[in-house]
Formats: sequence, structure tokens, C-alpha cells
Amino acid sequence: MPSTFPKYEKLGKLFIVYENRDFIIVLRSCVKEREPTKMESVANPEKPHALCIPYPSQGHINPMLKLAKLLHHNGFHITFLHTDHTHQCLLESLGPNSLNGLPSFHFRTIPDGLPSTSTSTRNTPSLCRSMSETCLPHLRNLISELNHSSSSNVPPVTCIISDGVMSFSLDAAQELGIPHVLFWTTGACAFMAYLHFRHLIDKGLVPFKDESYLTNGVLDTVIDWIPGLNGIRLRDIPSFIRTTDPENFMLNFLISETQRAKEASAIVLNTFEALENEVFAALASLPLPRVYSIGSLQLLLNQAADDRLKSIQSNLWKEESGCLEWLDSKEPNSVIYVNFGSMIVTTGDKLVEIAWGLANSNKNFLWVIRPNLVSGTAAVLPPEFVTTTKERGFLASWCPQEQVLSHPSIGGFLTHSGWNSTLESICGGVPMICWPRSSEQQMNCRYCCLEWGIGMEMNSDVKRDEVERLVRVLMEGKKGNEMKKKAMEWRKIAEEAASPKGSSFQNLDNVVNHVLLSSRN
Ligand SMILES: O=c1ccn([C@@H]2O[C@H](COP(=O)(O)OP(=O)(O)O[C@H]3O[C@H](CO)[C@@H](O)[C@H](O)[C@H]3O)[C@@H](O)[C@H]2O)c(=O)[nH]1
Repeated sequence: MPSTFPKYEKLGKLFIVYENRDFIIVLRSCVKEREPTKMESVANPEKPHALCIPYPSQGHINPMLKLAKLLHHNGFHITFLHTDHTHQCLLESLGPNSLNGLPSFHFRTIPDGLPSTSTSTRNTPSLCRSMSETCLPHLRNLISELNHSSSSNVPPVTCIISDGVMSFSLDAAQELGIPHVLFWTTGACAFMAYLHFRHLIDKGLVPFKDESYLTNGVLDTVIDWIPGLNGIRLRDIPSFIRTTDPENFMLNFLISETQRAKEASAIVLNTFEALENEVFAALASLPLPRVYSIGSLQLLLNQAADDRLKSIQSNLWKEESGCLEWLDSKEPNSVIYVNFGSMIVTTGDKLVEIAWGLANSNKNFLWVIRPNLVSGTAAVLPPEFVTTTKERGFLASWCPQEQVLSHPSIGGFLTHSGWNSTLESICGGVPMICWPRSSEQQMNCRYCCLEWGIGMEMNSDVKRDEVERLVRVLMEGKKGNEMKKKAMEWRKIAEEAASPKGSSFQNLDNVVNHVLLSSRN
């Protein structure tokens, strides 16, 4: 029976003291890890240290944070790098102490090179350009500061995991001779499409000759030569190709980022093999480092059960948790959840069509309207809509989405088909109405509707009658029932992939032991 517990400080009353698994659980619930002394930190310079660098937007930070938590759980010291701007936004939404981290999980920042503004969303091309041109020297300085262990009190950086579109960090890893893993935050199908942007140009399909390409049927051209992607059309390719300008920044940026993917030690994706089997088989035949499916990261993280990590969050907007109690009061599968992620903007007119579609469907709904969802103005809903639906509708500005999607009351999800939302819906066993807007959302939508049998696409030019019809089909029709069944089957397969014998669990183990720790074995 141990008499002291050198790694912990006492917070409350300690219970029975036996050195077995149960004891550890009891102990963790009543103590917190104390700050190591300088001597202790420096005395453990052998601990692996992962520097995690997400692209600074919600849909990229969330999965990177999950991966960082999993690595921490595997014994890594973590430095999680935000931009100054994101750091500030997070402090505003989560509170001034929210990024204090843990003794072995630190947050650090570098500038993104853009002038500071108060908005939480930055323009994507400006941000990508600015970061790729200005961040590397800041990153080098930070690493050299961290590696100066006598002043930093942390072990030297032993590996870098960066977002797929933050490839400038490859330079830093190469200079240090340490492993570098690229994390593309899309599904495998979209990643495969990005890898072929260059070929679309070579074949004369991109850039578009003129604006009429968007409406004259060219988008329906079938692309049958991208390996692993069956029957896709030009319209399913990520929307960055929809330009008439050969010098378009995003088009060229994404080509150079995918080109640099070849230099990584490995590539990881937040998806699971069974979901995108054919694409993974095709990826294996490309001249790329090994591509590992390690999703769902959330399902893997659920097994880590480390309470200390739960307090580390990444919401850029304040969550309204009241919606969970509201959901508790509703029947199983009776609520349609509506949320369009963190980036897309739409018009007030479209919002009004969605509002009346929801109202006319007569179903319960939970609708999250982000403060900057409508371009240039606050979202205004007709007062009659609010009064007509007040008994069965809940409006919020941000919510704990993963908890919402795993709530038994949720019967369907009207989504913009961002990859995280898609995967979270699959893991919750929730079928979708897909309203893709940009990026690779059209590809995700296609896979949901045609490959996985869990989605129906809604017209881009949304009208209330279609919203009403699709909500009814999803929530009460035979087709809706079939999709629900299919979604539950996918959920089970996702859970299997994340279980200890499953592909994602094993793949993460391989990434840790054979890639991130490779130079230390
Ligand atoms: O009220 C909300 C709304 C969203 N989320 C979370 O925010 C993330 C949103 O991510 P995603 O669904 O992927 O949408 P976007 O924020 O639009 O993500 C961008 O980044 C993704 C990952 O690369 C791409 O797939 C998308 O197309 C791109 O728009 C998810 O984890 C959600 O759980 C919340 O927690 N609460």
C-alpha cells in the first residue's frame, strides 16, 4: 500500500487505497495533477513531445484537439499551437482560464500574419496565403524556445502533427530530422479528389472557360479516372476548382499542399476504413506516405476516460447547453436537428425558406443559427414563425453538437455536410438531409446519399416546400426508416473500428509506435 502519491496533490478526502485499476479511478476523481517542479520536468527529458498545429478554424481545431488528447493519453507531452487570433476568440467564448492546459498539455500561439479583427471567422484565401507566407519563422522560434529545455521546462519536440494545409511546418520538422504527420481533416474521398486537382487542369477541365460552366451542364461531366471514386461528377469535386482564373490562389495553394503531402512521414484521416474501403485501397497505390484511417477520433477518445482532458475545449462560440434538457423532454427520434457548421454563410431569404419548411413539417426541431450565419446582417426570422413553432422548436446560437447527435430524441440532421458533422452524425446513427454549400461538402453529400444510404440532398436554391417534404420523408416515411436503419448499422461499424481490435484503434497505435516514436525505437 503506497503511503505517498508523488504525482498528485490532495484536493479532497481520499478513499480506499489499493494499487489496482479501481483505486486509480477513485484517486483521479478526487485529486488533480499538480504542476511538476522544474527539477522533475527537466529530469524527464525522454518523454515524447508532440507539437500539434491545426488550421485555425473550428472544423480543423476540433479533430486536432481530439488527436492531441489521444496522444497525451498515450504518454506524449503536448504543445497545441493556436494562432493569436484563435487564442483570443477561444478565451472570449470559453473564459479567461480555459487555455491554461495541464502540466503536460500546453497551449502556445503564433501570429497568423493578418491584422487583428474582432470577427471569429477569417477569410479562407487570405488566411491560407498569410500563414503559408509568414508562419514558418515564428514556428522555428517557438520550437527553439521549447527545445531550450533549461528555460522551457518541457522535453524537446520529438514530432510534429500539422493540418494538411499547414505544410510549411514540414520545413521545421525536416530541419530537426523529426517525424511529421499530416492530418487532412476531410474524408478519404475528398482527400483523393484534392490529390487530383493537378490532373483536372492537365485534362483541360479546370479552370472553367467562363461563368456559364456553373449552369450549362458541364458540372455534370462524369469523372471516371480518379481511382477509388466511382461515378463522381465535376460538381462533386471540392468547390475550389470552380474558377475561371488559372492564377486562383486556393486552386494553386491546394495543388501545392497536396504535392507536399508526399514529404510527410504519414498522413492521417478522421474516418474509418470500412466506410471508404475502395478509396483507401486506391490511396495505397499512389506515390504517398502511408495514409492511416484513425476515426472516429471521438469514439477512440471516449475510451480514454481521462477527466483532466475533458476541461480542455475548443468552441469558438459560447455553447447553449439548455438544448440538451429540452431534448430530454422530447420523444425518441422526434426532433430534426439543423446546423450548418462554423463557416458557411447564407442569405436571409434562404433562412426564411428553411424556417417555413420546418414550421410546415409540423415536426420538433432544434435549429442552431450561428451569429454570423447570414452574410452582412443579423439573422432575422419572421415573428409569426417564432410564435407558430414556440412549442416545438428550440433556437440556439451554438450547441454541444456531438452530444446533440447522440441524443435519443434526434431523428434526423439537416446539415451542410461538413466532414466533422457528417462523421458525428454517422457515429450518432442519425440520417441526414444534406445541403452542401462549398469546399468538399458536395463530395460528402454524394457519399452519404449514394454510397452509404444515409442521406437525401436538398436543392441549393432551397424552397420551403422541399424542406417540408424532405423533413417528412426523413422523419416519418419508409425511406426515412430505411435510412435510420442504415445509419444505425454504420454507427455499429464505426464503433467496431474504434474498439481495441478495430482498424482505427490499431492504426492509431501504429502511427504512435511506428511513425511518431520511430526515431526513438
Ligand atoms: O453548434 C455547433 C456547430 C458546430 N459544432 C462543431 O463544429 C464542427 C464543425 O465542423 P464541420 O461540420 O466539418 O463544418 P465546418 O465548420 O464548416 O468545417 C470546415 O472544415 C471541415 C473539415 O475540413 C470541412 O469538411 C468543411 O467542409 C469546412 O467547411 C463540428 O465538430 C461540430 O461538432 C459544434 O460543436 N456546435
